[in-house]
Amino acid sequence: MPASANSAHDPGIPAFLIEQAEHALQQEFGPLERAVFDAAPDGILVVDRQGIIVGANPALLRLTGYTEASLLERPLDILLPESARGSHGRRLQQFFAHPHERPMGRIDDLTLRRADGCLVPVDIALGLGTWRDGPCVVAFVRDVTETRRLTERLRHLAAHDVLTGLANRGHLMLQLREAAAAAVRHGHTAALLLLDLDDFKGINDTHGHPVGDRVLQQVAQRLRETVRTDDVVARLGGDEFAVLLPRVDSPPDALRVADKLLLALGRPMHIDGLQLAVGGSIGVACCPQDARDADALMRDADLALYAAKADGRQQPARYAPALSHAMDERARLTDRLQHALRYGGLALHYQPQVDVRNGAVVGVEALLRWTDPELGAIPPARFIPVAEATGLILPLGDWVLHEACRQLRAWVDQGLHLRVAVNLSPQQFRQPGLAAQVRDVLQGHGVAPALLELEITESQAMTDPTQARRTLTALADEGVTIALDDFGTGHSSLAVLKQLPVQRLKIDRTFLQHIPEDTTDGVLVRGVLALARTLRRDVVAEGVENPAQLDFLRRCRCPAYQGWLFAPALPPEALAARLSGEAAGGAAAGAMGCHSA
Ligand SMILES: Nc1nc2c(ncn2[C@@H]2O[C@H](COP(=O)(O)O[C@H]3[C@@H](O)[C@H](n4cnc5c(=O)[nH]c(N)nc54)O[C@@H]3COP(=O)(O)O)[C@@H](O)[C@H]2O)c(=O)[nH]1
Repeated sequence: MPASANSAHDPGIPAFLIEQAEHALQQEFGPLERAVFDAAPDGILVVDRQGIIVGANPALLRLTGYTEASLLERPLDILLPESARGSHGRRLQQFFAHPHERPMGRIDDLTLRRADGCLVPVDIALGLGTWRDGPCVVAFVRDVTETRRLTERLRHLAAHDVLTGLANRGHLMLQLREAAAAAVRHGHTAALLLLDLDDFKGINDTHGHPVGDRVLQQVAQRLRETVRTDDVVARLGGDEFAVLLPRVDSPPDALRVADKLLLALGRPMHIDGLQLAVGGSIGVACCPQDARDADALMRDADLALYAAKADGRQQPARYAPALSHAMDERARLTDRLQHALRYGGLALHYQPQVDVRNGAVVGVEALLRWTDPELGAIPPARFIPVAEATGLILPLGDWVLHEACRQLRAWVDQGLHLRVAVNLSPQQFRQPGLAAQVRDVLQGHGVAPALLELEITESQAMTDPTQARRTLTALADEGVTIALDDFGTGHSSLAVLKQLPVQRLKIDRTFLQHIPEDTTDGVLVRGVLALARTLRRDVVAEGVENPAQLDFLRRCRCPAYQGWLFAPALPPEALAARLSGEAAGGAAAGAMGCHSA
């Protein structure tokens, strides 16, 4: 009998059995075979055609935890999980009916039951042998616990995002395909929700990537906690997440889930002593109502997400066919805008800012204009949001800064010393090293910093006041002035406002729109003016279109205004002509505030 020579004798085993085994061993094995059998790293198990164990090497005894004596002459069943016993008996009979060899790796879910009842994952190769003139099966048994663990780990890694532990894009797509097919087949609704964090880049830029990573982990946790266990939550990359609801009652239900997710996301996050407000936008597409397969659902949810972001009201948006046209437009504008940045088509126009008392031009606001050879003139309200969404706003903003400084220099050379205000987009404002960049551009064009004003919106300043204060202070240190645009729309905190190095508040044009009829707006404008006087800030009222509005501003002692009443944004030559005309007109047109050298 091929039993192990090294096994300790079990005191409970009758001596005659042990003697029998040792006798058989001497008969069957020469010394070389014995050494190989004992030293084999895999377990070796010999089973006769009745399913009785007739041999086991030391490696198998170690693997199973049995002693040799407690294993030999016992049915193979004791090494099998209970659920496998019946079928295994039949397989054994088939094996003996059609004996064959089987290498390792053919069956991947085999388990062995140890003496202590635990199941060990194993791989088994089969060979044929002869035992007492009959056939026997020789099983080579390998413990694959580590290999299986590693395989499982690799399988998990291939399907999940390392940072958040959520499903990854590949895994989501598999689930989405299944969910879409099931929804179409059974006539229920599946929904895909795509979520994008608002201004996550700002969090990374301001607080660093470790904080950004923690934000993503908390977002993942909140999403997971908000939906059911059957729903799939995935991170698609960066700050993009997806939630698949394989079964909802109707599309409005999917929108309700999206509302809940936005609510969960909106709760302040506390990370490393920081309190962060993290908002997001969600686009929703439903199967089969909006699309009938996974790829189309992805595309539609993405379009809806873009619409939600553009809307900016922290409300989920559902796909609608019209959004496809919007997407086409975005792609077209992006392409043409890149073309304009490379080959031309961009220009700055300048809208005068005027002293209310004497009509003198005290400065101008640079406003970007774009005329495309194929699309014609495109208003900023159409292309700036696209540039913001695609990141093109950074090269565009750079172009504007250079062009404004080039024009400033040209005017100075002509003896015209005009303050030029340039709009900074939120992404530009968050760029590290902005102050140094502005200094370089000013120096490059030989322009005095005092001639340049930078405008940021009130809400830009109030979103992250600490960062805003740091950046604005650095800019002010360079000698440029700062204006708060759209003032009155961004929920300013007085405490914050007091600390910002801002020279000018620009009253948003919506407050001027219904003046003088709307008394509430009138009160608000007076309020801003009183506040500005207290804080010693200058003011420009925007969007002045008629003499009644100007008259109101005069009565409120508003220092300056800007609007179509005086002039729209003009090309530089038209502005220069207008200014020299005004200067020549002298007292009738009001003294010019710009200084001619
Ligand atoms: N980041 C950058 N943003 C820019 C730049 N250039 C423009 N913009 C932003 O685009 C938005 C729309 O700009 P635009 O169409 O140029 O409109 C400006 C004025 O033309 C308009 N305006 C001026 N006077 C009146 C008026 O009497 N009535 C009225 N209804 N509109 C008027 O107001 C816009 C100026 O807005 P603001 O910047 O808030 O002062 C706009 O948000 C621009 O900021 C750029 O270079 N970079």
